[in-house]
Amino acid sequence: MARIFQIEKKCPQTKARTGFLFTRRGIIETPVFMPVGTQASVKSLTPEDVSGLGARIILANTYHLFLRPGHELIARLGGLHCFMNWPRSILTDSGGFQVFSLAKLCKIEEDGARFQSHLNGQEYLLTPELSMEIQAGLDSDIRMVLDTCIPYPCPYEEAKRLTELTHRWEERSRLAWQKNHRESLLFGITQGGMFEDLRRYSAKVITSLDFHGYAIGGLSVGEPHDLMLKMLEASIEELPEGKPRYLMGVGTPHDILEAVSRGVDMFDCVLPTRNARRGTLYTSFGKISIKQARYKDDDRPIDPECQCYTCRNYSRAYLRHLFMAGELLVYRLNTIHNLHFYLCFMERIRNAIRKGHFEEFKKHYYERKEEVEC
Ligand SMILES: CNc1nc2cc3c(=O)[nH]c(N)nc3c(CCc3ccccc3)c2[nH]1
Ligand SMILES: [Zn+2]
Repeated sequence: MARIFQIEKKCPQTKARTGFLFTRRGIIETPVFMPVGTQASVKSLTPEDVSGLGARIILANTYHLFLRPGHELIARLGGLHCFMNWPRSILTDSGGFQVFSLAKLCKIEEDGARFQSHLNGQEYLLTPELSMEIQAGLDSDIRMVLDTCIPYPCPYEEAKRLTELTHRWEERSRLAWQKNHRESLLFGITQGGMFEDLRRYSAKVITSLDFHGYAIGGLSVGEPHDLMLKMLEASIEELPEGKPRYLMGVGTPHDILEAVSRGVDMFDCVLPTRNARRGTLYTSFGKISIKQARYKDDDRPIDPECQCYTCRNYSRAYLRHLFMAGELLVYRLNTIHNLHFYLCFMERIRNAIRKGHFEEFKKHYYERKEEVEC
């Protein structure tokens, strides 16, 4: 498939690299963090907020939008970009993971994933062909093949069976995409559970199917941090160097740093937005929980080093008041801050790679007191 990724600079000591990803709707600098907009909205933010924070690509969910309001309705209204007024890039997941983690009575069959909607119990069969049809209706710029997400833990034989089923689904996804979705990009997803040999095998098979980019799936599913990194390394070794790698569902700033140094280019995680709504805020010296009594009369911003709209205009005391009073404004103010933190963090990573001092940047990050309450 056509080259849609350009590496600008590689780090001499690690596998970190910075570059550009080209989609139909714009250029994306990598390594990139992609805010999650599951139901066609990055919760509590307008598209102007999201774009103003520097995001150039967001994620949406095939599973959720298929069930509500339906991909045909969105297609009739001009596709997801028009529907949600977001003119930049959108990546849609195929629904495999959400069916597995959200739906009731999910049954994995040869033809697809049979499940009952978590909304009204109605039964559906999500096949590779249907997943690609939904993503076409949404008109997303980067589409994911339908895969099975292997649970953790999972016995070797079952992991092998699900990995091979995933390979068959990905081949069918690619064929369906070839029929009428050529204006978008298609990413494959490697599986293999927590077994190094299956990880290498899956990465080799998915590479041979030839995609625009490759996601490493089946991680960030509750496994220990070092196991995630070991499976990541085994997968990446078998993936083509010149194509983008997307580590699905990762992660904390720490995880992102470790994954970037192993050659990952794309990340998604609900942490910054979900933690914002829970009052957990990221700062340059660790996380703080704004609902704690110690912030009751604290007139400092969340993070004195932060230049975001929230830190320039509001105190911790005010944000704590809003949170305790259940005022909805705190969702937007906290989310602006946390997304700004993540997107700035990625910009600092890209700059450090460009300037050739990514290793020092990583060391400095760990030396700084982590998780201190301030
Ligand atoms: C939190 N951890 C996490 N691990 C994942 C593994 C997989 C995986 O093996 N296969 C697929 N298809 N998706 C995964 C996802 C969902 C990522 C996502 C969410 C929202 C929108 C778009 C994309 C994962 N998320
Ligand atoms: Zn801030």
